[in-house]
Amino acid sequence: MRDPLLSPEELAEGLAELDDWHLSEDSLKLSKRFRFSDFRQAFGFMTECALYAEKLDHHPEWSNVYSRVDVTLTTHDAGGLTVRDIKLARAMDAAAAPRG
Ligand SMILES: C[C@H](O)[C@H](O)[C@H]1CNC2=NC(N)=NC(=O)C2=N1
Repeated sequence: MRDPLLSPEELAEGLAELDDWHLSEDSLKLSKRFRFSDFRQAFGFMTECALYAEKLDHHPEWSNVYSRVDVTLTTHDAGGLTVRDIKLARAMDAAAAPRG
């Protein structure tokens, strides 16, 4: 395992840095629904996130319907949330910001 699971305190700190991500009841996953003006914006966002995910070697579970992208983050190798999920969530917030 590359990264340890976040402690409840670390998780709370990480969540405070993020914009509107939701913690699952079991605290093992983060999720967010991103909405864009159209499919082009949504797919541009996904492309930017995919390149970042490859760099980080950490990949989202996601689905897209037209202008909406539903994202769930967890670290499969660790069986829960790690610093990689917070990093990826932060990058996804930044990638969404200029697109609205
Ligand atoms: C071999 C490879 O580095 C691993 O399988 C990586 C790839 N991307 C990953 N993404 C996510 N979300 N969780 C992982 O544990 C993970 N592991």
